[in-house]
Order: sequence, then C-alpha cells, then structure tokens
Amino acid sequence: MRAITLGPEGTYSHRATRAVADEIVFTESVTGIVKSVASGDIERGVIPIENSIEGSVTESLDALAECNVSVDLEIVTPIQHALLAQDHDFEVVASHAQALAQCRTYLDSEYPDREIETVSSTARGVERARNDSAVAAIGHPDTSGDDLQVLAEDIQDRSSNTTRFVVLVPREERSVSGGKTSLIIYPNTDYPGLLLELLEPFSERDISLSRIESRPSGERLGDYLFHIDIDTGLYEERTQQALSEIESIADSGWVCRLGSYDTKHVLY
Ligand SMILES: O=C(O)C(=O)Cc1ccccc1
Repeated sequence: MRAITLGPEGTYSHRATRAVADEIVFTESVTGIVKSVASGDIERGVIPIENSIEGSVTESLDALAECNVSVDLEIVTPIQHALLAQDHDFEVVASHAQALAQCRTYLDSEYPDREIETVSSTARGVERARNDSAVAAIGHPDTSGDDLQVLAEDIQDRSSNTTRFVVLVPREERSVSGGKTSLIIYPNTDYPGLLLELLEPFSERDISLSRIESRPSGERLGDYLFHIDIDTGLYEERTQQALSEIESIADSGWVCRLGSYDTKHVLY
C-alpha cells in the first residue's frame, strides 16, 4: 500500500504512516496530501489533525472541509521532542509550528533570546540544523544522525504529549463500519440557539461528542463550519437518525460525513 505524508523523511507523520503503509512518499504540505488522495494519485494519505497540548492543526481541518476524501483510521501516538544541533552555539530554533508551540515553555525558560523559525516540518528543521551550525531543530531524537547532537530530550511542555493523525482514502472508499465518526456541519445561517439545536439530536440518542471545533467558513465574519467527532459509527441507526435531523436543521448549508473509523495506538 502506497501512502503520502508530510516529509521529508523523519517527520512524526512519517513515523505514524509506517504503521499503515509499506511504500511512503512525501510532500511538504497537508493540503497537498489531501489533494493527492482526492485525485486518486495515491491510495492513502496521513495527516496530523490534533495535539493534546496545542490543539487542532488548522490547515488539516481546512483541507478536510473540501469533503473530497474520507477518514479511514485514526492513529494516536505519543510525541517526545528533542533539541538537536551541531553544538550549543546556535542562534535560531527551527521546527514545525506545532512542535515549537508544544515546547514553548521550555524555549522561553532555557533559550529566551533565540530566534524562532517556523518550517514546513520537524524533519525540514533538522535538515536546516544539519546544514547550518547556527540552527537548532526540534524533532524526534532518532533524526540526529551522525552530525547532530541531542542537546536535550523530552522538552515538550507536558510529559504527556499525544498527537492524533488520520488516514485518508478516496471518497469512493468511505467506510461506515468503524466505531467513531468525523463530521463537518456547515449551517450557513445564524440565529440564537442554532448550535444547541444542532447538538440536541446527538444528546437525545446518547451519542457522545469527542470533539467540536469551529473554523471560519471564509464566506463572512462570524460564519462557521463545525468539525465534530462522535463516539458512534455511521452504521448505527441512531447515528443515521441524528444526522438526518441535523441535515434538516442545516438545510441552507450541508453536512459532510467524513467517515467512520477505528483507532490504532502506535508507540515507536
Ligand atoms: O513536522 C512533523 O514532524 C509532523 O509530522 C507534524 C507534527 C509536528 C509536531 C507534532 C506532531 C506532528
């Protein structure tokens, strides 16, 4: 099975993808991964979606809002960051925005005067550090190779740092058989109590939400898409009933069923 994920080699996304694919290709943007799967160029895509310290990867949520791929599996994995550099005399810390945010307290207390550089992935930051002694990277300790030192390990702000990735498949392969479901609701309207109304069909059927996140629709200020994950599968009658009720409330907009899936916990 061929899968595309965030590269270059050595990213956390790469490590997660190894659990589901034997052939892995890389690109430098989450949007590019979603596009490759939607167009049928590559069978699977793996993107980071949410982190226990830093929250949602908004680029991922926005790319999924096109609703042209499906979620087939979620991968949950602990993340332990290391600080990597040629030596201690670095001036810049380069990494993915999520990694920098997950280590904010550490950087503020240990290296308050160093410049921060956001790059497209942790592995890209490691590459920067390998090519430039003025740069340190935050990434997985195994990416240090022969030319970088691991200056510090476990530098994330909380010892428990977990990231959730999703495995994407083309829309035609959408599964209804997993135990969790991801949805996007775009009501395209606004009135007092709208969100309450949209959530009641879940509550009435004892369906628990594991996540709700609003993202701007891009249409106008104050207009939102709601990304919702629930703890039931699309194959369940109560999920179908709740969704048809929600569809009639959101009849000026749309409801996207991204798919039902199970969870794989990956330790590496
Ligand atoms: O840049 C990477 O290595 C990624 O895969 C994105 C990411 C960054 C930080 C934590 C989890 C995923």
